[in-house]
Amino acid sequence: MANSPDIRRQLKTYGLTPPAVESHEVQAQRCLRLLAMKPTPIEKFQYLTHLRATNVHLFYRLMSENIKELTPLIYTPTVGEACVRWHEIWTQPEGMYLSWNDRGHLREILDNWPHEVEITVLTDGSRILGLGDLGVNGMGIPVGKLALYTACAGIRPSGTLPLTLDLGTGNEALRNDPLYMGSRTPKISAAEEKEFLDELMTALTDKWPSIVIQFEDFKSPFPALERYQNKYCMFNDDVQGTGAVIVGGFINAIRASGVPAKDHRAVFLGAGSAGVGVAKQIVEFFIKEGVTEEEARKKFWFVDSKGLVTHDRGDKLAEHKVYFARDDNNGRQYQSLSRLIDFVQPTILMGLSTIGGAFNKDILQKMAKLNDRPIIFPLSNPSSKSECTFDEAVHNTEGRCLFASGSPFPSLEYNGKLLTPGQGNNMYVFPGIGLGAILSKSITISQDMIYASAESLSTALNKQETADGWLYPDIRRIREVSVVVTRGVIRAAQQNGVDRAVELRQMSDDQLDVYIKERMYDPFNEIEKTTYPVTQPAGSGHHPFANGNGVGHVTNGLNNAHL
Ligand SMILES: NC(=O)C1=CN([C@@H]2O[C@H](COP(=O)(O)OP(=O)(O)OC[C@H]3O[C@@H](n4cnc5c(N)ncnc54)[C@H](OP(=O)(O)O)[C@@H]3O)[C@@H](O)[C@H]2O)C=CC1
Ligand SMILES: CC(=O)C(=O)O
Ligand SMILES: [Mg+2]
Repeated sequence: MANSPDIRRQLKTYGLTPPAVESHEVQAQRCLRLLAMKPTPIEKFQYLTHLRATNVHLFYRLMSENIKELTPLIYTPTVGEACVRWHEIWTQPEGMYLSWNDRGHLREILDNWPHEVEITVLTDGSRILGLGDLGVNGMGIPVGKLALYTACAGIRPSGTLPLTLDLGTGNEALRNDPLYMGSRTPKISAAEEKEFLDELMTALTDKWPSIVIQFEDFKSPFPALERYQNKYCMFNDDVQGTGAVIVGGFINAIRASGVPAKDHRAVFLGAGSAGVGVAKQIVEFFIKEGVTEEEARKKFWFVDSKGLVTHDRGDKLAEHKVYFARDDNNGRQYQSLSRLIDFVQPTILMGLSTIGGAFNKDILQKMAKLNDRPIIFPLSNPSSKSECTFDEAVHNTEGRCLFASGSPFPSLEYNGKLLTPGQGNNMYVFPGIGLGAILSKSITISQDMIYASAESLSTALNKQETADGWLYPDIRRIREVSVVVTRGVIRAAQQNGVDRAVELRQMSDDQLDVYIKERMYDPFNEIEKTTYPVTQPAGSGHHPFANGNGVGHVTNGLNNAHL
């Protein structure tokens, strides 16, 4: 509808659309009205999916202007429901699927992807948010995360590859559902997964030598992370991205709590990839604050599905839990989270357990009794799995809690004051980690690059946000924030000598910021960049063969929106 009559004549689409020529603003207005007409979040999700596939620039313009309102619809919490129901609601292909049966041919199959890829997010669907093993239904996560890469850090939609590995699923209900679209076999063994991932990593880097690879929502992420992190430009978002985003908010929370680092004690509900990833990076922060590693490690008490994680509780601990396992409980049996809080008297309570509502009234009130400013981070996703809501945390701590949750909660008024929750979600850092790795042409993603994303995030609040006691910047400023995070990541890559874009080393911070901004995809600028006539190969975000107008032209989301 934005095409002028001349362009329509050139494209031979004259007469095939209504006569009016419409500006972006008018089209965006129609999209928002259409969106408002959809009665449920999942229908809104479907509408936005369709818009992304058919008019990619318009989709990202809409995202830019309404990031706070639209993110919960394309990402957590709605993406959780979309993944659970993916086999029922699926309408069009997005991203790429690689199955266990495809082994031996992975490199060949990658050739079917019609774009040059800068970054991929890949999952095996085995731990989708806190919703368990959803097999190939997990595709919603790579698609959603990569949409945020574009919206938040300006990575070109055509440079992103959502990738779902179909390695079987332990979800019997899905395996028996006639609509399920993955292999109907149990999950392959760890050894088979290793074989498959080894082939995949070789294939991806052979096809796209500079590709950045983000692992997402694997039930057992540690072996792959250990194997690949010093060999490929890769990171695991749940372990490392989550660790970074929580440290970023935590640095501000510690300051606001008024309690020095050395006097904090943390109880973690959940000792999985995210819990341990977060705690390990908090240890790194404590060490930078002058606490010894041994003292820092001892500040954590982890609870998993079997109770307090200790060396002597009788089971063989998973390797990732050993570092934080306690050896000072003197045979005391774990009874409940509430009793543990009495014993530990924590200043910090973190939830990465997938157990919605686990931080009940009793627990929240205990935290309020123990602390002037209790740090309470219920981080499980989606909202239904959050260990408590913002409302519950505020009302049970007399409004004194320092709060961040994984999924968004609305602001609320308490004692005449408007209180706004922080969103401790890795979406604040992974876009900048990925863009930093791409622009610096990093060989690997070092731990210093991850930590730099956390530190940079903690400095990205503006004066008003700081004055209002926020822990994270306003999500509406996410592109500015991503520039700061990206710069920090690039600088750390340079310090570690893993960067190959040596020309960036000489730049001042201001120059580097300009460079980063200039390289960010801006959906509002696409008109100027277009050369006519537009009948180039499909270039829409994630759908390789999108044909947006159904009139037989090689038009697609990208082309429609150009004009
Ligand atoms: N805010 C954010 O940015 C992020 C949030 N997350 C969220 O964190 C959650 C956990 O993710 P992740 O660590 O990767 O998942 P894992 O499956 O690796 O870990 C879950 C942990 O919770 C424990 N657990 C399960 N049930 C209970 C229970 N009843 N009581 C106490 N602990 C329990 C498990 O115990 P056991 O080890 O015994 O099985 C395990 O240690 C998810 O909801 C995810 O969405 C994840 C990444 C980022
Ligand atoms: C946010 C995220 O990565 C998760 O919940 O798994
Ligand atoms: Mg995740």
